[in-house]
Amino acid sequence: MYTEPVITVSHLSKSYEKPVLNDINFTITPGQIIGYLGPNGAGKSTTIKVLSGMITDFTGEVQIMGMDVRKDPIEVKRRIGYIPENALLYDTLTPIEYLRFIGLLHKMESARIEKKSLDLLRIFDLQAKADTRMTAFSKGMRQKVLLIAGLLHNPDIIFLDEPLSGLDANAVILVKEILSKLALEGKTLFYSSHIMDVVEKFAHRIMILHQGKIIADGTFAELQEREKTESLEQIFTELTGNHAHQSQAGEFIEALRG
Ligand SMILES: Nc1ncnc2c1ncn2[C@@H]1O[C@H](COP(=O)(O)OP(=O)(O)OP(=O)(O)O)[C@@H](O)[C@H]1O
Repeated sequence: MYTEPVITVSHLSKSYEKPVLNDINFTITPGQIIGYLGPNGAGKSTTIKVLSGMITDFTGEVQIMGMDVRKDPIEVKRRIGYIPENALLYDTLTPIEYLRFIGLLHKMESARIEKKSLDLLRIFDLQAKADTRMTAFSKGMRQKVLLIAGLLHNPDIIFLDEPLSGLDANAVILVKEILSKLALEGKTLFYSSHIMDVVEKFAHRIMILHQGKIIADGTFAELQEREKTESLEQIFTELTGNHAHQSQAGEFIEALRG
C-alpha cells in the first residue's frame, strides 16, 4: 500500500477576478476521509478542480502521489476519481453508453467496462434503466451514474463534491457505506459538503476553508476541544463568523412582507 502523502499542497493560490485561494498548505496520507467545508463561494470546488488537474493556472505546487498535477496530468487523472455535483451528463446517452465512454477514456478493456458497469448499476437499482436515455432521469438517478463513472477505474484518490446530493435515504446509507469501505482499503477521499452531520460522523479529518485560508484542520474531537463546542454546525458557524442567523431570518420575513 502507498504510505507516502498522497496529496501535497504547498503555497496554493488561485484568483479569478479576485483572490479565492490564498497560500493553502496541507498534506494528506492514504486511507483518510477528509471533510472539506466552507461557506458558499469559499473555493471548495476550485480547490478540488486544482487538485484533480482541471484547473492549471494557479500558483504554488500540488502533488498527487508524488506527481506534479501540471507536469503529469494524464497519470494523475488515471489515479484519481472525481464525483461532481450536477455535472454535465451527456443526457442523450444511456447509462451504459456513458460508462462505456468513461471506461474507454481510462483505457479500460471493453468486456471489463461492460461487466463492471452493469454490476454497479445493479447495486444502485439502475439495471433496468441501463439502456434508457438519461434525459428523463431524476437528480438522484443522475447522481448515481456520476458516482459509478467516478469510481469505475478504481482510483486511489476520490474527490467528491457534495456527492449525496439528490440521493434518497437508502442510497445515502449505501454510498456512505461504500465510501467507508473504500477508505478502509486505503483509498483517500476528499469530500466537500455542506451536510455537517454527515461530515461530523464520516470524516477522519475536517478542514474548513474561509476567506481563502484553511482556518481549521483536525479531527472532529480536536475541533470540538479547540472551539469548546459540541456540534460541527456550531463550530462552523463560530469559525466562519455568521452569528446573525436569527436576525437575518427576521429581516428576510420583513422584506417578504414589504
Ligand atoms: N470560472 C470562474 N470564473 C470566475 N469566477 C469563478 C469561477 N469559478 C468560481 N469562481 C468564483 O470563485 C469563488 C469560489 O467558487 P467555488 O465554486 O470554488 O466555491 P465553493 O466553495 O465550491 O462554493 P459552493 O459551496 O457555493 O459550491 C466564487 O466567488 C466564485 O464566484
